[in-house]
Amino acid sequence: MTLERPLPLETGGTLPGVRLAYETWGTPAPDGSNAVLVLHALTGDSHAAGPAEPGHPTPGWWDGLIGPGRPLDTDRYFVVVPNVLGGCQGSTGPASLRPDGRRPWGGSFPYITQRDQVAAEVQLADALGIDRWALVVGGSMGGMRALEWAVSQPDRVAALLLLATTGAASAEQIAWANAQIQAIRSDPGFRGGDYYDAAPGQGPHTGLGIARKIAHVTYRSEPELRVRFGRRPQGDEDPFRGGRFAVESYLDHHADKLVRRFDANSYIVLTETMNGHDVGRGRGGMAAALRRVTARTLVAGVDSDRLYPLYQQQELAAGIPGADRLRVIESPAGHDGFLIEIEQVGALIEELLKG
Ligand SMILES: CC(=O)SCCNC(=O)CCNC(=O)[C@H](O)C(C)(C)COP(=O)(O)OP(=O)(O)OC[C@H]1O[C@@H](n2cnc3c(N)ncnc32)[C@H](O)[C@@H]1OP(=O)(O)O
Ligand SMILES: N[C@@H](CCO)C(=O)O
Repeated sequence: MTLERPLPLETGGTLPGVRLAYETWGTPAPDGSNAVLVLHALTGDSHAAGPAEPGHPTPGWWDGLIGPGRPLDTDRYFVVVPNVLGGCQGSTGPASLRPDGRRPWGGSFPYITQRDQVAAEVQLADALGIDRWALVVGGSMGGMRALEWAVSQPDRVAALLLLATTGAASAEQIAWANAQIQAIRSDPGFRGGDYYDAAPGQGPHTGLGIARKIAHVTYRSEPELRVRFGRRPQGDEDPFRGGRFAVESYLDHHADKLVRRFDANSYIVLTETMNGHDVGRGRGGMAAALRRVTARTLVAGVDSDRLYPLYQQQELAAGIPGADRLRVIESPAGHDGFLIEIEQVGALIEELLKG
């Protein structure tokens, strides 16, 4: 849908003609009381559930959680999943046309924040007639927006599930992001972000791929990589004669996959929104901001997450008045555990919705 009003941006100016792509499952109750908002992470999209289909070569990224009889039971709940503002899977982002309709924003897409993204989602909720979400849930970057929703719109969030996320990006998170952004910007194919008319294969694919590799290592754990790959060579390749270790081939694979489905400018824009995330900014600090939350809340982290360590979720659980004790998802998969440990995440959703 196209937002009715131009979107005022936190750093000034407005973004006109904002489109938000979204998918829904289930049926809204007449009073709108059964609506659940699911917010995706950095490279996710609105296709959270459903089988692989044309345009979506893989099943929804939380397919195990959303559907009839599943923790987000679509026989009971109306589940809404928007693609984030700044993204590249249907919502307005750098690949969208500028207001003059002649060329894409490219490198001149405005700097946006998590608060701008949530403000756009508020307009989407208004348009859908949803006054109050029964649950807002998100992991990682999605958790940042879920938290922003609960802080900026406390009356509109009945329950809140925050997974593997933080109240403010840490120095280390910004540092990893810096290397990723630089990898993209230094690719000669990036051309200041104005590469959409480049010949096939001439875009900033190498830079985006390197960014994904850096990120992917931080998304997983050292023990997992050790056990899965160790020092094994890839197939019959010989790392001492120009071949690869298996873990290198694994990273190549994840880089190739992302390059085929994601836009480098969006990667930068969204990474910068995460760097800018600080729920306490202009609100008297983190503790004061968290006290605004009135939702029944669960906060969970992944025990092997080296990117969003448990202390960050502990800070949220301790600071949000309606939060129960911190829950820990047990997984060797590191930060990606919130996408992979479906049974444990499902149990948290069921517990919160029962409450
Ligand atoms: C169109 C779309 O893809 S929509 C997807 C939307 N995006 C999202 O949801 C973002 C969030 N998702 C993700 O980041 C990832 O998909 C995750 C975290 C869920 C993946 O986690 P896992 O299931 O643990 O996958 P894992 O990291 O083990 O990687 C498996 C892949 O590595 C490949 N692989 C494993 N070992 C190797 C190796 N030595 N060399 C090359 N490839 C390898 C596997 O073949 C498999 O490939 P496939 O995904 O193409 O089938
Ligand atoms: N692997 C996930 C996690 C990011 O937090 C993604 O690509 O979106």
